[in-house]
This record gives sequence, C-alpha cells and structure tokens, in this order.
Amino acid sequence: MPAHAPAPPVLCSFTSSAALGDALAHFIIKAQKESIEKKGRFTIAISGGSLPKQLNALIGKSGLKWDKWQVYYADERVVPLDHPDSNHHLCSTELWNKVPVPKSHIHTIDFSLADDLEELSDAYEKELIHEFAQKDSARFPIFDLILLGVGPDGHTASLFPGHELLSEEDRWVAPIEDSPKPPPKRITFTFPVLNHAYRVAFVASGAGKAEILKKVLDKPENGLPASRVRPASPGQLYWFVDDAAVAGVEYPRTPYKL
Ligand SMILES: O=C1O[C@H](COP(=O)(O)O)[C@@H](O)[C@H](O)[C@H]1O
Repeated sequence: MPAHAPAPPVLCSFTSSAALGDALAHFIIKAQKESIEKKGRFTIAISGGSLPKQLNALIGKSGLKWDKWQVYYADERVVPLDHPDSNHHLCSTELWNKVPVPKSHIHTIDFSLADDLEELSDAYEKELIHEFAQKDSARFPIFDLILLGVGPDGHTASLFPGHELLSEEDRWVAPIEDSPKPPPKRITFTFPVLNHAYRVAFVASGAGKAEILKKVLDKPENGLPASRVRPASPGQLYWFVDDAAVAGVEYPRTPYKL
C-alpha cells in the first residue's frame, strides 16, 4: 500500500439515535483528550443540517475541556448568524448556548462581507491560516476532527454532485453562489481540507439516509461527494450511524467499544 493511501472507512452502527449520540460523544471526548495531550488544544470543524442535534449528548458529560476547543464550520450558509438557516445558529441552539465554550473560540463567518462571497470566503480561510499556519500543518490544515453529514443527493459540507468546486485543489475554503439546496449562498471547506484531517466522522441517522448510504458506502466508485472524503493516512474516516440509516448497506460494521 502506498505511504499515504487512505485506510478503509470504519462503520459503526447503533440500535438507536440515542445510542449513536452517546457513542459519538464518547468518540469526541477521546479525540479531544488525545489532541490536548499532544498539542494543548483541540481543533474541530462541524457541519449543520441534522448533525448538531446529535451533539446534545455532549452536554453534562465529564472530561470535556471546552476552553481548549477551537471550533470552525465545515460549511456555512451566508445568512446572518442568528438566522434559522445558519449552521452556527443551529449549533448555538443545540450546544454552544448550553456549554462553557469561550465564544472567542467559535470561528464564525463575517456576515458584514456577505455582498462579496470571495472576500467572505477568503476572510474565513485567513481564520484557518491564523489557527494552523506554522503549528501542526503543512500545505493544508490538519484538523483533529471534522464532523460531516450527508444529504440525500450525496453532498457533504456544501460540496454538491457535479459542481465545479469538487475539483478545487488549492483553496482551503471556497464560496458557492448556486447551491442546489437553499440557501444558495454558502462557503465550504474543500476536499483537500477534509482529506488532510486526522479524523473525519460522518454522522447519519434515520431511514431517510438508507438509499444514499447504499450508494456512498457500497459503491464509492460513483464519485459522489461523500464517497470522495477519504483522509490520507494516518487520517481515518469513521461513520457513526443508526441501524435504520444503514438498512440494506453491505459494508462491514465494526463494533464500537465504549
Ligand atoms: O445543507 C447542508 O446539508 C448537509 C446535510 O444535512 P442533513 O440535514 O441532510 O444531515 C449538512 O451536512 C451541511 O452542513 C448543510 O449545510
């Protein structure tokens, strides 16, 4: 196997969405502990959609060192930060408003730049450069953990099937003006950022995800955006799902040890 070939994804399935949430919380706390022991901080990027609700399970858990977290968004909708469509708003409602994470450690888009998406996206990329340059990254940032969702069309973050952004090789963050899923204006991490992370975990629950997961997990050669997330070694890709989301999926399950 070539030195940087991606390892196969690890698929962990749970009997219920609640069990999935508990295991995900355990996984995040373990990743946080390892990262802080190594580098004194924990860099995490989070998506929107159905994912933030699963993060509820972190509330009240022991072992969390919120002051060491540096939080970014894997994608964000270009709307005011208190708008119902904002991924930040969703994460705030589900988690940030309920835990003692320093607000200055949550890196949001600068909505005052909304009239110029290129500028807004560049400004967000600079936030990442400030965090990662000359620390633990080379050409691309190396996140300790990126949490992703998958849409019914196989999109992840705001990387949509057939979109020109799928071939972006240089930028860390890119703007999208024509998202097929509303709202149309967004920014997104690019594949090089997703594929340089140390850990990436997809989270999916419910029967509504089963059709797309059959394609993404059992037929990755289809090139759907979610199938193209394959972090290079030593990075590892995980899937945290409930049984309903993987009904009919043949890809082998790995038991998760709490
Ligand atoms: O628009 C988006 O959709 C994806 C998938 O969302 P889901 O509700 O189907 O889980 C999400 O991961 C992304 O962050 C969001 O902007």
